[in-house]
Amino acid sequence: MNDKLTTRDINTRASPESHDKPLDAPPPWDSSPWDFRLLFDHSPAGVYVVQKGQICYANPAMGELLGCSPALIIDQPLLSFVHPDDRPAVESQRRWRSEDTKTAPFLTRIVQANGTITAVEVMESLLNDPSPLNPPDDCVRVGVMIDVTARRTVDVEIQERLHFEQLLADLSAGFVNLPCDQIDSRIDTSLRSLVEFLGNDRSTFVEFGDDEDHVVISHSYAVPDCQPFPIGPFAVSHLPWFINEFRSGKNVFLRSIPQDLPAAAAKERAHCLEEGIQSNVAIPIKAGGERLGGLTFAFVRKRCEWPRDILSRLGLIGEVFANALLRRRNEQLLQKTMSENTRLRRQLEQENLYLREQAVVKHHHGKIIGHSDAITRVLADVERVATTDAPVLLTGETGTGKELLAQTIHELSDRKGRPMVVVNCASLPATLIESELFGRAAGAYTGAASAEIGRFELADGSTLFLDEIGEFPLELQAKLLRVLQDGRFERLGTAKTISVDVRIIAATNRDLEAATRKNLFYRLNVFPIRVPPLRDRREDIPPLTWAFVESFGRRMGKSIKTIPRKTMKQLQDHDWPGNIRELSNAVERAMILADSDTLHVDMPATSRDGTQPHKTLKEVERDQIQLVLERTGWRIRGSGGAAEQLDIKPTTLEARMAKLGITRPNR
Ligand SMILES: Nc1ncnc2c1ncn2[C@@H]1O[C@H](COP(=O)(O)OP(=O)(O)OP(=O)(O)O)[C@@H](O)[C@H]1O
Repeated sequence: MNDKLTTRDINTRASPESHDKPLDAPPPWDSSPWDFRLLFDHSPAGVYVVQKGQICYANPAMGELLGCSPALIIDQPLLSFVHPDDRPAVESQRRWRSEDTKTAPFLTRIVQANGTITAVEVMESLLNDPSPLNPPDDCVRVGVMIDVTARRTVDVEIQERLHFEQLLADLSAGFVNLPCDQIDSRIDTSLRSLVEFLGNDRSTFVEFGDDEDHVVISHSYAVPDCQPFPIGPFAVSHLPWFINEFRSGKNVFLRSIPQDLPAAAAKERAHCLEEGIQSNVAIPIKAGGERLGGLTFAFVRKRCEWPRDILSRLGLIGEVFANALLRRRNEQLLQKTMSENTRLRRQLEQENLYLREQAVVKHHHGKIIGHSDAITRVLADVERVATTDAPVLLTGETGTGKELLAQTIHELSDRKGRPMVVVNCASLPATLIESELFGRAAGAYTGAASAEIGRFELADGSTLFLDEIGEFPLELQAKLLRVLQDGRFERLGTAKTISVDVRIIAATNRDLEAATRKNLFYRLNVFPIRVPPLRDRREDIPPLTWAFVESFGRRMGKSIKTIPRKTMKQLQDHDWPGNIRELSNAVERAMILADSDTLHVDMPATSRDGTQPHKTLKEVERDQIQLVLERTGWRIRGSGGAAEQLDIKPTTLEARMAKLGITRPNR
C-alpha cells in the first residue's frame, strides 16, 4: 500500500513547484480500486455517479464543468444543473428501455452557478441491472460528461459555411437560362440576399467599361438606413485609389477604416468619413477572360468580421453576375448584328430589285443594256454626239438596237424636253409619205379634207428619227435633202415655206452608198455610228437575257430565278442573225413555256458550231414573223398581237410581210 499513489502524490508530482525536488522513478502501476479512483480524479472528462437522480460521486473535472467543487455537488439532482430548456429533452433521452444498460451520447447545456452556459456531451450507463423492484431511474448510473463548446463553435461555423455555400449555389442556379431581360432584377435580389446573409450594409456591382475616367454603377442594394449607390456612370476621380486598385485586379479588404487606408487614399478617407463607412471590401470580377467589373461590400453599423477566405467565394458569385451580364451584352450584340444583317439583306434585296428594275426600266425607256467593249464604244460615240445638233446615221443589222440608240441620243440631248418623232420609212406607202413627213393643206389631194401638219413640223425643236432610211422613196429624196440642208420645206398643196429646227437621226440596215442614194448618204453621214451585231458582243447576252426575263416575267406574272449554265452557254454560242430582237423573242417564247422558276430555252436552228444549216437574214426574219403570226393566230394589231410581240409597228409588220411574201394560209 505504501508505494501506492494518492491524489495528493500525483498533484505534488504534477505541480510546477515540485520540479526542483529530485524524484525516484515512478512507482509501478497497481490496478487496485484506489488506482482507479485516481484515474477518475485525473480524467479530463467529467465522471459522475447518480442514484435516484442525485449525484453521489463527481470527479474534479465534473466539478469544473458544473462550476463548483465536487463536495458541493454531492446529493444535488443532476437535472438541476441542466439548462431548463433542455431538461425535457434530457429526460426523454434517458428514458430507459428494459434491455438498455447505457444511453446513446446526447448533447445538452449545463448552467453553472455563475450563469455560464456550457455545451456538453453526456453518456450514461447503469451499474446494476434494472428489475421491476429496481426501475432504471432508481438504479445506480455512471455518466461521462465532456465540454463540447469548441466543437459546437466549429459545428456552427460549418453550418454557416454550408448555408453560405447553399446561398451561393441558389443564387448561381437562379441565373441559369435566365432570360436577358430578367438579369438586372435578379442581380438586385441577389445583392439583397447577400447583404441579409452576410450582415453588411451595402452591396454594389460596378462595371468597368472602355471609358478610362468612369466606371458604371449598375446595381446597388443597401439596408433601410443606408443609401444605395446611385446607378449610372461614376467618375474615377471621386475614389481614384479605390477604383484603380480593384480595376487593376486586386482585392481590397479594409477591415478598419481609416486605419487600413494608405496615405494615397485621401479622397477615400473623406468619403468613408462622410458616409460613416467602417469597413469596405471590393472584389474584382473577370468574365470571358475580361476584367468586367467588381463587387463592393460596405459596412456602416459595425466593422467587417469576415474571414479573408470569404473573398474567393464572393468572387464566384460576382463571376455569376458578370457572366450573366456578359451573356446579355453578347445577346444584345447578336441582336444588333442580326438586325443589322436583316437591314443589310433588305437593303441588298431592295438594291437588287432596284438594279433589276433599273435593267427593265432601262429597257423600257430605250436605255441600253450591255457592257461589252463594242457597245461601250458605241455608247461613247452616242454621248459625244448627243449634245450637238449634227445628224447621226446609225447603221447595223436588223434588231441591233438602232432605234433604241436614237432614243438615247435624243434623251441625252437638250431636245429631250419634247418627244422624239419616229418615222419608219419602210412602213409608209410612198403615196402617203410626203404628207406624213411634210404635212398638207386642206384639199391637197382627194380625201384630205383638213390641213394637217407633218412629222417635220411635229418634231420642231426636237428630234426626228428616220428609221429604215434606205427605204425612203427616191422621188422624195430631193425634198428631204433640202429640209436636211436648211430646215425649210412646204406642206403638200401649199407654196408657203415652213422653217423648222429639227435634229435628224437616221437608221438603215442596208447599204446607202449605192449610187442612187449617195447624196442622201453624204448628207446624213456626218456622224455615222455602226451598231455591232449581237454575235460580236456575246458577253452582253447574259445581261440582256436577264433583262428580258425580268420584263416578260413581270408582264406574264412569272418569276424565273435560274437559267442553267448550259442554257446560257447555248444562248451565248448562238449567232442571233435577228440580233437582240431575236434573242428577246427566244426568251419570250421560253417564258411562255416555262412552268417552273428555271428557264430552258429552245434554241433557234442556227448555231455557231455550224451543225445546223445557216439561214439568211431574210429567212430568219421570215421564220420569225411567221412563227409569231402563227402564235397570235395571225392577229397583227392590238395587245399581244404579232406587231407588239415583234416590237414593231403594225404597218411595219405589214410592209415586211408584203416584202417577204408572207401571207395568211387559206383555211
Ligand atoms: N442594248 C440593248 N439593250 C436592251 N434592249 C435592246 C438593246 N438593243 C436592242 N434592244 C431591244 O431589241 C429590240 C430591237 O431594237 P431596235 O428596234 O432598236 O433595233 P433596230 O436596230 O432599230 O431594228 P430594225 O433595224 O429592225 O428597226 C427592241 O425591243 C429593243 O428594245
